Amino acid sequence: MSTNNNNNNNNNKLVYIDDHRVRHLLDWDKTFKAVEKSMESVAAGRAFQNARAITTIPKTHNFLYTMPGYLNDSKYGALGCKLVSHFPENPNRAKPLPYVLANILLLDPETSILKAVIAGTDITNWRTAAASAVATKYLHRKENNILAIMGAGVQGRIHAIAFQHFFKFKEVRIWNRTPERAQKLAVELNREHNTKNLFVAYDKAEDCVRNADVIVTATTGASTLVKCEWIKKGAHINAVAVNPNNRELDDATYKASQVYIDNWNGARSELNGIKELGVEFKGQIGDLITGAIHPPESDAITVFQSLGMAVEDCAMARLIYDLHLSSSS
Ligand SMILES: NC(=O)C1=CN([C@@H]2O[C@H](COP(=O)(O)OP(=O)(O)OC[C@H]3O[C@@H](n4cnc5c(N)ncnc54)[C@H](OP(=O)(O)O)[C@@H]3O)[C@@H](O)[C@H]2O)C=CC1
Ligand SMILES: O=C(O)C1=NCCCC1
Repeated sequence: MSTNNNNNNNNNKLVYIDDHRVRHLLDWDKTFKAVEKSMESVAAGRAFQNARAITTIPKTHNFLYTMPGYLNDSKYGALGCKLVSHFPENPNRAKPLPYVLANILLLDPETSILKAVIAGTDITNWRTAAASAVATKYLHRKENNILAIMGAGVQGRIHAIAFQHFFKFKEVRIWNRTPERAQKLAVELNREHNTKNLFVAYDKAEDCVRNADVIVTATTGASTLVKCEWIKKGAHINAVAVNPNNRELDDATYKASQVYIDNWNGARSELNGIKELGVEFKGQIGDLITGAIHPPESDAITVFQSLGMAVEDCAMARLIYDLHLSSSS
């Protein structure tokens, strides 16, 4: 890239960075910083993205999201576009594929020359969990004893890993519609973390949510998962699912909570259902980072309604591109 890049790749060679390489380069602390900077940049007027285009594929439940963005920053600055799909039948194929698959095009911001095509599926997963972690950092400045994760799919798993990395909860509860998958995930995560009962599968959604300090909802379903009366005072919820036909939290939860978003353009385009409940969004997570708005009272229930931002993917693409070049030259 032409901005502040200390590598030797001054030619215009197009680079392809595949899934395997991306996985090798991903790092939680670097991902957190890239996402935090992109959220801050949105609020500070240094990052630009319109609402994403959503292409529906007729006679299926499939979507393709087109997510272009530009971020002006010496370290994470990038011009890029993510193509990310939502293919509900993918996990049920004979050879299962992820529900969400992504690729990112990274362009030179000064010339618009295509610099890299980067496998974007793991980037999407990591940056989504990191966005929830950033929101939790700014909205939940209190004890982190119990984390409740609703959904044991890709997002449920990556949130459990990321949140343990950043916050070190005493108990991480996992609920899933199919209980065996929650049990399997808890066993795997305890093995990977060398723990016995840190990750615990819960059969009932209510038992999982009650008394949790932080809740993550990450399913693809068309049913409400969390009821307001189960939620502890002062708890923080990261509502991760993006599903036009479903909200994972009941209406009472939205009405009783202070609801934050990642970006106004996306919210205006995709979150009208929540607005129709009479809920006013308090602001963007980036507004909390810049100090443009104040953090909520400590006993408020807070919700981060995550949509995912193109500029997070731009910052991540730049990070991975720079790491790739600096470790392969
Ligand atoms: N905000 C953001 O930036 C992003 C959001 N997402 C969103 O995250 C969500 C999860 O994606 P991902 O983890 O990749 O998907 P997966 O297919 O890996 O997991 C899906 C999960 O949803 C559960 N589920 C499906 N149907 C229902 C139902 N009717 N009731 C309850 N649970 C159900 C599945 O349970 P079971 O095991 O029983 O089938 C499984 O736990 C999606 O909504 C996606 O849009 C994804 C990327 C970025
Ligand atoms: O990458 C994102 O942002 C996504 N948001 C909605 C669902 C698919 C991925």
